[in-house]
Amino acid sequence: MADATHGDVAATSTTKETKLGLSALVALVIGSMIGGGVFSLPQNFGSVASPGALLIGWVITGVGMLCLAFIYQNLSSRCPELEGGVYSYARAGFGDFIGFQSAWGYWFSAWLGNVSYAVLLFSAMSFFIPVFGDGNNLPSIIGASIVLWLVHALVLRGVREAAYINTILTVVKVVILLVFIVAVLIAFKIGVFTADFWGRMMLVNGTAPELFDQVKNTMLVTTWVFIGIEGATVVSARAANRSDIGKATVIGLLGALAIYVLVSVLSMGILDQASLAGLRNPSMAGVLENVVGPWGAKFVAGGVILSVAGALLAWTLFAAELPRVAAKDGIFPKVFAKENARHSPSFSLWITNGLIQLFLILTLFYEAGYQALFSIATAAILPPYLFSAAYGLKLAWTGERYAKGESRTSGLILGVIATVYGFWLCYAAGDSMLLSSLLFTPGLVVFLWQKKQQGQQMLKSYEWVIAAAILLLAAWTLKLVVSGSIQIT
Ligand SMILES: NC(=[NH2+])NCCC[C@H](N)C(=O)O
Repeated sequence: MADATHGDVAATSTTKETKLGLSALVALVIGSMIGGGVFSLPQNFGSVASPGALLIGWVITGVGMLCLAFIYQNLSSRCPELEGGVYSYARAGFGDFIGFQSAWGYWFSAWLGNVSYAVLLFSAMSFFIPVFGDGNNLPSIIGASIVLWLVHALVLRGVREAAYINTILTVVKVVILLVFIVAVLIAFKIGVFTADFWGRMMLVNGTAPELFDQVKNTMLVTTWVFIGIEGATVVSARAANRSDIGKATVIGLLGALAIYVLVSVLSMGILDQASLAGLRNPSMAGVLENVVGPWGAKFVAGGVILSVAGALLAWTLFAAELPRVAAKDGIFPKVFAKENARHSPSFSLWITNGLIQLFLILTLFYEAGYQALFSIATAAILPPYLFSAAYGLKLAWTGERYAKGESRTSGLILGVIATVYGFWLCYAAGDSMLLSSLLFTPGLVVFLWQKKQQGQQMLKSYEWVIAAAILLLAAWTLKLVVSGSIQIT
């Protein structure tokens, strides 16, 4: 017993030194934001949007995400005690049930995203070892499971080493992306880019898709690549300087936006939309191969392997950290707060990675691809984004947490734009949003169980309405899945 206490004290003093400075936080934001998504942008956009629609999609995303980033910056300085970030804002604004479901959705998104990472990782590996195919066959799933438990072991050893490795990988991936951008910039052909600028010649089931639908269909992809924008607030407890959290978010966002726009827009001046749509992912490989020859594909695939490995590590940390903080706040079951001697949230980590393992096996079974997986992971995070934006709006509206006489105009404008953007994303996510309602249903059960344990009122009246809406939506979605109107692969 005495020994255990001693070990604890020693571990605490090491964690104290892990407080992160500005550049480490920027690396953390970029590192968690730029993961695997960017490497598949050419195909993902080519299959749904023309160059014109893509540019409009990026403008909407740029404005929306910037507002969201400012909201997070604002919330983190106005509500320094809300250490859980995303979900604690939703909870502070709209009560325990919405707070819990936000934590639940965020957690689901984090680990489901890791399942999609595993598929992408092995799809990239197949550029070197063809047996891995599209990353969701048997050899890939076996490989992915091994990687999963290696990362698990690494994180159990202590969070600090993990964050440090990720910083190095962040530098490496940014360099690889810059090389790509320079190469496609030199080879860019304006004629290819403008040939079918609005997608009038592109036919889906015999008709050219409306511009509105093209733009709408870029939204899941543009959102997926920006997930992680809230990263600095999730790890807010680790910042040496509270004011750095906001700065890191904004710097990271603008840098990532520039990279995403350049990668996706320039690719449309290399190959036409139909050819881009036909590339296999990670499709940046096919684009670079077209410019510099076969080594280009291997170069990109190598980049994907490093980048996704780093992001997998970062998201394993986030995925385990969130339930731990939520449990400390009394919103997730208490066991999630358990830590090992090295202050890793060990129970949370075991459960999370266990679920990833389970879904890897399901992936094999359903032959679910990278895109299907990341689409659901993206939809699951939309409610937490929406409710934290709405909390920013609520504070500016009521003046709560604002100093006397302080102007609320900018807070109101940011809040309105980010909230409208949040609703728009939920709408644009379409089928994937419906599928994610299936994930919120087990959340309801856990929440009720937890409230019962704590001997508290289960649901307030307005929460009953939301719970009923979730159940109805889930039932309707199930019906659509069974009738074949929604396909998971
Ligand atoms: N494992 C996750 N939940 N990842 C979510 C982040 C996705 C990241 N923005 C990317 O482009 O790859």
